[in-house]
Amino acid sequence: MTAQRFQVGQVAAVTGAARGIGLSIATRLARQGVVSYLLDRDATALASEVERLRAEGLPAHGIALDLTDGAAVGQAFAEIGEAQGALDFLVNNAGVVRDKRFLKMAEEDWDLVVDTNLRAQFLCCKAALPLMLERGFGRIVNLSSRAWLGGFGQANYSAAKGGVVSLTRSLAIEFAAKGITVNAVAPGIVDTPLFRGFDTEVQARLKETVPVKRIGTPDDIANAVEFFLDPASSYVTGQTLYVCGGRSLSSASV
Ligand SMILES: NC(=O)C1=CN([C@@H]2O[C@H](COP(=O)(O)OP(=O)(O)OC[C@H]3O[C@@H](n4cnc5c(N)ncnc54)[C@H](O)[C@@H]3O)[C@@H](O)[C@H]2O)C=CC1
Ligand SMILES: CC(C)c1ccc(C(=O)O)c(O)c1O
Repeated sequence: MTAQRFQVGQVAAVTGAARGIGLSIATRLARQGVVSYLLDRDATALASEVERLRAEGLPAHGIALDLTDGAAVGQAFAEIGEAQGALDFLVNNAGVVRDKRFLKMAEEDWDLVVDTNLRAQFLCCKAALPLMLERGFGRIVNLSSRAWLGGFGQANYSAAKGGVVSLTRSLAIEFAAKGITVNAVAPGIVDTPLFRGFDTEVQARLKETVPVKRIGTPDDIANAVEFFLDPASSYVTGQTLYVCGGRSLSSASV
């Protein structure tokens, strides 16, 4: 049972919401009456999840797009603005990883990971902020990762996720006086298709390094995102909350 924190009819956009952490966040918001737009490039998974939510009577909509395409992102937020006249919440969640050590990393690996994890957040913030500024209210939560601290060996992913922390702090300052907060959540290891895409041997080694001796669930991360969207956190901006079972405290590597 989810506690009711939001006003029915508030509007949210959640990126990368066809599965994993994004789906958990969008489901929670929709269950509280928030009109939830799920944005994802996987049109098939997206359609089936949106249909499932709507079958529960929940206010969910899907927009299939590639979030690294600026024109497509602009069009998606224009569609939300036209249909709802407002946007209260943006959760920049979509992310990818290409499992490569630095000397094996091709330019394409760098570009894909940085474009998806960082540039897409820039594009979505840029398209969403005018809708928030119109009403002087907005909550943005960006998904970073504990991995930005290092010790994971994937320089493209870590650099992009560090960029997310920096983008979050910069936007928080720039829009602090306009009723808009911008915060980040940095998960550790979470049981989603992204994590399950690693070799089982790497998964096992990573799990060993979690101080609380379990890996995270999408719900653990959704709890933190919800905190930043909640009216109770209106005095919190520019912060990064680690949700990683203590893994940010250790220097353990893979
Ligand atoms: N699972 C984990 O252990 C961790 C995840 N994170 C971060 O949490 C966020 C969510 O991760 P997961 O749910 O695990 O990932 P996931 O791979 O299970 O889901 C990501 C979703 O994003 C979508 N997506 C990817 N690129 C896209 C693009 N260009 N355009 C539109 N949609 C796109 C995918 O289709 C997918 O539905 C990511 O930013 C990830 O980096 C951070 C730390 C740990
Ligand atoms: C599954 C993703 C790529 C991942 C894996 C491991 C860590 C970690 O070492 O904490 C992360 O933070 C991740 O985002």
